[in-house]
Amino acid sequence: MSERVERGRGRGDVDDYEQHGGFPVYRATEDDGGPDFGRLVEALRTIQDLGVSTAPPPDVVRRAAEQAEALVALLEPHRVPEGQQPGGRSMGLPGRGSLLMMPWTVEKFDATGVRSTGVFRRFHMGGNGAAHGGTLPLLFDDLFGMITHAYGRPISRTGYLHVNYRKITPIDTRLTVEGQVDRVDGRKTFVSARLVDAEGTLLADCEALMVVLLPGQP
Ligand SMILES: CCCCC/C=C\C/C=C\C/C=C\C/C=C\CCCC(=O)SCCNC(=O)CCNC(=O)[C@H](O)C(C)(C)COP(=O)(O)OP(=O)(O)OC[C@H]1O[C@@H](n2cnc3c(N)ncnc32)[C@H](O)[C@@H]1OP(=O)(O)O
Repeated sequence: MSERVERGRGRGDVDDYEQHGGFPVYRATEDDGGPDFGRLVEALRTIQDLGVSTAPPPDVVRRAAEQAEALVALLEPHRVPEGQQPGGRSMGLPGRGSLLMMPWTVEKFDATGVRSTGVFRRFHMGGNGAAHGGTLPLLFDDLFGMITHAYGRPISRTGYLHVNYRKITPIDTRLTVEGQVDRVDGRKTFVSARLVDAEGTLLADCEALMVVLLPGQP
């Protein structure tokens, strides 16, 4: 892996962060959450699936609410500031262990582009078996963050993001998204990506502008 891409993965020297606008120091991690963190995140995702796909009787709802509240009480004392939690920084886990990001697996991460595969789950559904339209910009936006990192650009914010919805995006179906840097112009990085199914059918494509932050810019 080149030094440039290594830095993009967040393993560079702390001084690198002088060029990341006003972002807090934010390091990728492999195992800060311990051996059971991936299990916990996956169980929480399944609870999100079940929360929108079950119709339990009242006594089961009451017991589930009690257990959920007990879990909240267990975790509540362990809140930490942004950048110190394993969720969202665990590069070895689907969706980097984030509950917001798509729980997809990165297959390729280098300066020529990033590819990731996974499924939109039941809790991502909009209607009639299709992923909610708002989940696709999330998928693409996070991919573009990774693409600019892998390309060696400082942390950038999305200036615009244009999605073309070409076909219905099904849930519970393995899909692939892949994109790359198309052009760099000063602070501006122009990126694009495509979402396809297993047969290679184009479901959506997207192009966006990522703008490198100025010193101190949030
Ligand atoms: C988070 C880090 C995690 C790290 C974990 C470690 C490892 C993990 C690996 C990878 C991490 C992966 C992903 C996570 C990272 C990020 C992904 C998410 C990114 C986002 O989701 S971020 C949220 C949404 N995003 C915003 O919240 C932006 C709000 N906004 C602003 O903050 C300003 O708006 C800003 C800064 C964009 C620009 O403002 P500014 O004042 O600095 O600069 P200015 O306006 O001069 O623009 C400069 C040049 O861009 C052109 N330009 C700008 N906007 C344009 C537009 N819309 N259309 C056409 N051209 C545009 C101008 O025309 C000019 O071009 P020119 O120089 O040629 O005139």
